[in-house]
Amino acid sequence: MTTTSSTRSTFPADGEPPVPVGRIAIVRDLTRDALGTFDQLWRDHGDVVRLHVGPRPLSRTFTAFSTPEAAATVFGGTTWRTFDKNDQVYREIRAWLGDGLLSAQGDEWTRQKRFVQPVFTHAAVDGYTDLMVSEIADVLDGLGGSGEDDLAIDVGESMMALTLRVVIRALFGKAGDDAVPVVREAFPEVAETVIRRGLAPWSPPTSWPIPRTRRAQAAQQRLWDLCDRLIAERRDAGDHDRGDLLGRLLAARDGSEALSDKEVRDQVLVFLLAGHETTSTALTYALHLLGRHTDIQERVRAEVTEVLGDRTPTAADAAALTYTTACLKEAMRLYPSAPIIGRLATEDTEVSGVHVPKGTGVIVLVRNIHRHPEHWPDALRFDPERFLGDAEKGRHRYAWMPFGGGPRACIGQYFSMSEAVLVLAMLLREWQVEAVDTRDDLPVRAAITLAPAEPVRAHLRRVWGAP
Ligand code: HEM
Repeated sequence: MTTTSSTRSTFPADGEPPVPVGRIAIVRDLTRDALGTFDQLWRDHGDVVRLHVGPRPLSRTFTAFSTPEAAATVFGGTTWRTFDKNDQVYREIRAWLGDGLLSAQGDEWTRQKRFVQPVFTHAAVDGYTDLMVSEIADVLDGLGGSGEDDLAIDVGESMMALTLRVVIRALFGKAGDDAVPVVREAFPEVAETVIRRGLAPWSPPTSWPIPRTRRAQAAQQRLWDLCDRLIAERRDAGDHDRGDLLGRLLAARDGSEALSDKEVRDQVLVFLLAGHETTSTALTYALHLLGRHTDIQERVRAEVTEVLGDRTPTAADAAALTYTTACLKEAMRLYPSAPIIGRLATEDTEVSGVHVPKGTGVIVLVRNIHRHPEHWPDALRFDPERFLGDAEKGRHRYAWMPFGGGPRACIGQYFSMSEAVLVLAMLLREWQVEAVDTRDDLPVRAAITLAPAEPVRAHLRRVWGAP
């Protein structure tokens, strides 16, 4: 696996992007290692490349861009509607997880957004902070529960378990406690199916009796049954609003209209999909990088001690932890949870002077943008100062875009940043993290989100609190 930081901004003068040969080899390369393949293509061809993927007549055409300027055209301004979410990955998300806010389009997206937006305002999210903090504290208590002062952990696994518990607690309150094992077991099966079918040049119809498809359908049914039961229980109890996300979704109104139970289920599934692996990835790499750079970790701990002392954190504390936040942002730059974002062009159009034909795919390579030498000097260095003081002045708006951009940017951005900053603060207050792997740049793979290609291991040594 390779990592580039020496590529220069290169766009073809004639507007015709380079097209690497090999329609079949590229299927194999993308399936095996999509990020490594795009990295190599960037190195070989520069900031734009056109791919014909798969044998004719099944072949699909994509144009992949690695610049913030291209991202601004695809996601922002007045042009974003030209690029819709009808690419194959989004079609599979729709088929397996329903048509919630993440995959909805056109007027249906506008309608859903009116219901969902109030659930994610800063004030609403601050209202879930107590739920988050009590769940984080429970998990941390569990870590040191056997009285040990020195632990060896798989950071990726620990963060995945923690963020799943936090999102389930924020979604369902205490009623979600028995949902954790169901989601933990069923969700990966569905998510893996979405990405496998989303990237394949051809997938068998889901009606065919293929064991893998049947297993994924059974997992999907378990997730639906779980959500339907929790929604019905809450409706029957009559007290919708218990301060969690589910209560707010059930109470949400657009004029006199409410979301149907199926629509609530679709949103809940999307929050589970979009809201746990992503935050887990951000935390995993933040902890690894802080475990490699102990001087920076000490600065975080000093800030946490000053802001929190030994108090239980509140929503206001998350906002006050500015150095901790800068470390998280820098980790998300190097390891963006959504490293590749796709769209489909709805008409013949142009991106950065390159012609994009109607009906072809557009790919924005967020990971390359985040490592682009024109925007990030010494791009591979972990340096939280990039997000402090005036350092961000003059930087392109889309040079850092882990949450996407424009009208379809992540609605859970404030939720996940608050959660992740609180996790870092609470964990580092108690534990010194030492990374086991001495490489700064760890091998990754692209599932629905970026994921470690190998376990990310660390030692935790207690620095505070009773064993
Ligand atoms: C570190 C954590 C997170 C990252 C990096 C992240 C990243 C993203 C990105 C890149 C998009 C845009 C996708 C596109 O343009 O195709 C997005 C959209 C979305 N995210 Fe997140 N996300 C995170 C956490 C969350 C959380 C916690 C939730 C909810 C609980 C959430 C819910 C959503 C939803 C509903 C959308 C669709 C918004 C729309 O289209 O209007 N995300 N996210």
